[in-house]
Amino acid sequence: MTNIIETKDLNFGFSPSVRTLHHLNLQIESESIYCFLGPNGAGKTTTLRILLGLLKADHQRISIFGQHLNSNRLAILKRIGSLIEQPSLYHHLTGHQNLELYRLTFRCDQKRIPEVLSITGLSEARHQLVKTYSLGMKQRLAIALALLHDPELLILDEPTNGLDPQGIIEIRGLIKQLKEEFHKTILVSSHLLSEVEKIATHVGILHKGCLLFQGSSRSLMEMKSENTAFELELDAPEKAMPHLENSFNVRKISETTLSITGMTKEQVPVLLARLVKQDLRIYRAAFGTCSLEDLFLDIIPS
Ligand SMILES: Nc1ncnc2c1ncn2[C@@H]1O[C@H](COP(=O)(O)OP(=O)(O)OP(=O)(O)O)[C@@H](O)[C@H]1O
Repeated sequence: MTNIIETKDLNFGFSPSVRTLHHLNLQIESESIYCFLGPNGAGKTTTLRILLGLLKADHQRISIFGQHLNSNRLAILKRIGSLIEQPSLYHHLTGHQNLELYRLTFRCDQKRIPEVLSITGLSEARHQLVKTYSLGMKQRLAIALALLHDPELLILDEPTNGLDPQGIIEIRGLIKQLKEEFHKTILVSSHLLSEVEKIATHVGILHKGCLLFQGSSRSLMEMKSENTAFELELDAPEKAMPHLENSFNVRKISETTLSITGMTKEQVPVLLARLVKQDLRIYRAAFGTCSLEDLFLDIIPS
């Protein structure tokens, strides 16, 4: 697979004394859904803005479609569709009229309007005023605008932010469809680890401007399962502790719940059998969730 985006040792600061991005080496493969993951303030939007030439940086260090961003900016940008922060929509116009305005500005083919309306599921609502659209519909319209010129690469900054669960599901479905059916490469930022499981083929984890992890989402998920705590709810945790502490890393997290880390699936029946033998009543036994913060604790060099 070829890389559509590559940055080599990219640094950036809004002021000379404060560096926001440190030695970024991004590698984003063609036809991947690359989830750029990080908490608020990590530097995701800053990176995306640099890739789109919206912030001045050392563009010599950035290649997109195999070309340096500094010398081929316009040619590169013509092949990218983007949605950064709030979409700029005309709320007093219909969805169709918004698309027509952009189409005229960017001189796209007329046939693209019904195509992008259909892709984004807005064909029926096309003559509705945008001010009557739900947040999810507005977001889909913004993606439709980004798709008008049929770009190969889409850069989306937190497109599910603020949406209700239904809206989130629709945007995720749309992103997957754009890759699978239309072979787009999609770089999408998020602060939710769950987004990776749901849509990403690849992941880059940014923390305080440093890329802590980059690879396939499968390799991240393997790492995540190793870091997921096993939770045990039982009548008397303090009675269970002596039977567990020698073999496992155990911590009491509530009156009735113990959290055990570093445990494999195969060890579950052994552990449960040991506790049942002690006449302990087990109400719940399951692997919990691993948050982005939990993963950071493991990835961040101490
Ligand atoms: N225009 C600016 N001038 C100065 N500092 C900025 C500017 N924009 C962002 N920053 C700072 O750069 C850092 C990275 O911000 P950025 O918006 O890229 O993070 P992010 O990962 O996208 O987080 P969020 O999800 O909150 O937008 C933050 O400390 C932020 O305060």
